[in-house]
Amino acid sequence: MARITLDLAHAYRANPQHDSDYALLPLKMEFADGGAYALLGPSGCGKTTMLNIMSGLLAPSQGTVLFDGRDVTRATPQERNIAQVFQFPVIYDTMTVAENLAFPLRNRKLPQAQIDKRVGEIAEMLEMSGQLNQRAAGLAADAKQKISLGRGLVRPDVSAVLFDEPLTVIDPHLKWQLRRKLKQIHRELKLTLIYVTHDQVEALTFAEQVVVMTRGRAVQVGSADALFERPSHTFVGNFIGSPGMNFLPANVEGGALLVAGLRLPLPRALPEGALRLGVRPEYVRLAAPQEPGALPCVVDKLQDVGTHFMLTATLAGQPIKAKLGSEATLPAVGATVWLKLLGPHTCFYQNEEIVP
Ligand SMILES: Nc1ncnc2c1ncn2[C@@H]1O[C@H](COP(=O)(O)OP(=O)(O)OP(=O)(O)O)[C@@H](O)[C@H]1O
Repeated sequence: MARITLDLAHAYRANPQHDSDYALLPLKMEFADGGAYALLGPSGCGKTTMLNIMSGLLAPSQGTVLFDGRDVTRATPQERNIAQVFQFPVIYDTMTVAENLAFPLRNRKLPQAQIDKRVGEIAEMLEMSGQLNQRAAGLAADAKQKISLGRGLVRPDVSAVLFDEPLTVIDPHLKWQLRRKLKQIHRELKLTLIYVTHDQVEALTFAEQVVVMTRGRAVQVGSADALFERPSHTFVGNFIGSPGMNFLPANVEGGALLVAGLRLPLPRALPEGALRLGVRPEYVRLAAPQEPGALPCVVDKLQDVGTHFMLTATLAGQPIKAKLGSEATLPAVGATVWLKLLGPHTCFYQNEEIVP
């Protein structure tokens, strides 16, 4: 296993001048030995570029990649000893499941007894022990992708296993099982795993640390809990959660917080000037009129979404969503309700970055 250190930037075009010329803006990042990471962000944010730079399929246009402090920037994937699993199965159809799983070990000339043992372990983890002697050609797409995952995980000596949207071809139910399986395999094998996805559920269930990316920038690296509780950038507040964080313009003036033209006592020390208040729908609750930290809002919509009610309201033209428990007394559409927006979970942002 290896600790991976990135200090680099990448532009596919020569002589990049503007931020938009970069697929990856200058970044410094470290992936701990044995950690489980996800690179999460919308299409085009630079996830695959970062993964391919780590694997050695792509050389960064500037900067370095270190494995355990050793410069591998120009080394090939083979020299880096990386295993990579792609979106679509990369297996040999004419071989059996066992032969496919054994292939990376045979290549490394491991003794047969060790190969058999490891193939047995991996097949068991992926619940494929019963299919070991079946030819891959006859298997369904998701079983083939399980073999690909197995081939990625089978070598015990790899520096890291990199996954690029590996569950795309898997049906939704099996996807859920495989995500949990990968997490369990990580605990058992202690491999460094880096997993690219645009799906927040996939990232948050699999990884110990999630790197959230947008437009070539890694805006936050954190646990699922940290990304939910304290998004360090408004993009993270928006992207993580369902729905994302509520944001409202606010202003700090003469020791008070102004929101929608209403003066509230400052909840804590905040810089003077324009800010954005961020609060997750999970932490907005119905309050009594004039309750400290609450503001009057007009109810637009109430939806029963099974586990809770989703209330949509407006405050001075700004939409606010609140998740209300089934015990809440529901207001009528068109009514004015006081919603508590200030509390221990409320965050403030200046130029899209969190105010510490
Ligand atoms: N070979 C290439 N040549 C030129 N531009 C590229 C190349 N590969 C990617 N890009 C551009 O670099 C940016 C980042 O792409 P990248 O594939 O890393 O994003 P991504 O987050 O993995 O997206 P997706 O989920 O769609 O694969 C995008 O603007 C993309 O168009």
